[in-house]
Amino acid sequence: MTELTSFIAGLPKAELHLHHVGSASPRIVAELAARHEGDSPVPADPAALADFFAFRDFAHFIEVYLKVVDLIRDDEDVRMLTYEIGRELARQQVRYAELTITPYSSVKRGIPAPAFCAAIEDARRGAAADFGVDLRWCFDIPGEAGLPAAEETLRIALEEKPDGLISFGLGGPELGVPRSQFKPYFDRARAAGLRSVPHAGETTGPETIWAALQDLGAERIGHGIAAAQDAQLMAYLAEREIPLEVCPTSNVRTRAVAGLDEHPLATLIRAGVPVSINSDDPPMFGTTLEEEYAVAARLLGLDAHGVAGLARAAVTQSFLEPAGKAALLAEIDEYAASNVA
Ligand SMILES: O=c1[nH]cnc2c1ncn2[C@@H]1O[C@H](CO)[C@@H](O)[C@H]1O
Repeated sequence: MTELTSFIAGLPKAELHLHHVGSASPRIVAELAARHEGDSPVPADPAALADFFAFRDFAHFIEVYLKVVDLIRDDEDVRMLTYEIGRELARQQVRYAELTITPYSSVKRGIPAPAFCAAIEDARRGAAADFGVDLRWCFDIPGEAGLPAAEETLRIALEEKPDGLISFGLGGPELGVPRSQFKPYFDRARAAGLRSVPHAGETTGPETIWAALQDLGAERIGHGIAAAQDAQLMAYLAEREIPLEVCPTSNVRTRAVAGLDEHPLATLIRAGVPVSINSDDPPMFGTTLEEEYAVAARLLGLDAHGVAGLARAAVTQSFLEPAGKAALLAEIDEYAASNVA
């Protein structure tokens, strides 16, 4: 392990773009597949999962993702998955994470919304007590399921209102799924005090990001890497300090970019766009948040101070309360002061 990777390993972090089902580790997926032996194409052998998590393109990634969603059959599966995500985050010194959860996909598969929300809240309390990880929820609309999914996601958000719920998002494919159709749902979610964090500019161009800003009141953008194609958009994001939740390896594994050396992260940083570094669906992309920090350090030529700056940026851009932000920023600074030669 190099000096920088060991510095990253111990660095207190925050993660802002992490998907619930996408974070199911090979062990958890194998355990869920074994629970539902025989009626799932998902391999119950963790070693076979690496091949299963190889994607021809983004559409194929979503297809595989939904096969793993099918493994989540009851509230006990939800509770176990969510609690284990807390364990994995603590292993990486993540103190605070905003987890993107898609209640529609599980409720549609027969898990009642109240039981779903009780399970994630049990896990949130357990992760805080057992692992010292503060989990919050973003409820997102699976875009491919369109307006019925938007309606149901908003209804669950407003009627169940789990304690950890802080934001409202939009995931899934962007191609053929215009952001503008979801404006009424984002208007109502924002009116109820939820923060707006839709995906945009992951697999389509800057126009999708403009739409997320203008139609959905986006306060942060999921991915948003297409902003690098539009200097005016980057200037707009920089001036208004609207952050992008960048997930470098995800973009390579879903074929959104050809390779890490073609990733626009450095262009975005040079233009002054606020950026956080995230892992998105780490087991599916064969990565971890620690690894994403190492990738960003390589792409941006960062030393330990620069890497500590990545952690500070994620905390600053988070929806954590001011006192929590101040405490976590102080912890990061203390760690950097004690561990940077
Ligand atoms: O990188 C991603 N981009 C867009 N959607 C994603 C990504 N990772 C996971 N999801 C999830 O895919 C589902 C589609 O129905 C949604 O639940 C979304 O949260």
